[in-house]
Amino acid sequence: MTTTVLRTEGLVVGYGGRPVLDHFSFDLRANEVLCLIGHNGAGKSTLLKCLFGLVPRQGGQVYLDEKPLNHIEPRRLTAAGLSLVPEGRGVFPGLTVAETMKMGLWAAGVPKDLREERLDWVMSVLPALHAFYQQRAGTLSGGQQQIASIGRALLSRPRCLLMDEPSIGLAPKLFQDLLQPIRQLQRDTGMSILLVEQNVKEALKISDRVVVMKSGAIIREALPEELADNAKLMELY
Ligand SMILES: Nc1ncnc2c1ncn2[C@@H]1O[C@H](COP(=O)(O)OP(=O)(O)OP(=O)(O)O)[C@@H](O)[C@H]1O
Repeated sequence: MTTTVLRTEGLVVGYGGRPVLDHFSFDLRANEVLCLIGHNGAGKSTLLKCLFGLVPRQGGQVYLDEKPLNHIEPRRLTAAGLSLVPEGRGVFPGLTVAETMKMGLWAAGVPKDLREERLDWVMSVLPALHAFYQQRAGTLSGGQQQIASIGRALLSRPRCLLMDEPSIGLAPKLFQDLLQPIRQLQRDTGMSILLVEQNVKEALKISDRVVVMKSGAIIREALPEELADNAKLMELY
């Protein structure tokens, strides 16, 4: 039986009274990487933001572990095992990575006596962090900033990770270097990942299932291998 971690039913979300997602239903299953692709403006980021409580929903329901979420709020969701890697890296340029992590541990509500161990764990998942740990985020390359952003998101030891376009500004090889440790972690722990990506070719390499969105609706669900052929992908864009 398939276990659903996150599910929406008839979700309505928008801005200024105009819905972007109108009766949107989808599910993220346990132990999968679900890749969400689609045109600019299709509503992918809006979905992620709503799932993490950053944009309010106007209608419909969100279920976590098949239980309806009445109050969708970041702190509560973090405590329940969700974490977000926001679009645009989500690091403060003036803070060092060490300071960012310190703040992240506090924000994730990690008890004081567990913080050192938690940090060691994140560093073991993303050893590349060591090389620029004392540098200010603003002085880092795009790839390093993205590693720091993912590291921060892992501080809560999430069982469900929402990632909004982690590849932006990265060369394909760098993107794979970044995603492979996360895929490994996902396989080792059975974590679920909802990955929003424009870099479809690279994202499909680490995905188990793909959902294609257009104008706020799902127009196709497929396995990555079904979309490996470029022509098939083009038909959807
Ligand atoms: N804060 C906002 N206020 C008003 N409209 C917004 C806001 N954020 C997004 N939108 C609009 O909502 C629609 C969906 O945007 P969204 O960012 O969710 O799409 P997306 O699929 O993630 O696209 P992209 O890949 O370009 O990020 C777009 O028409 C966008 O202009």
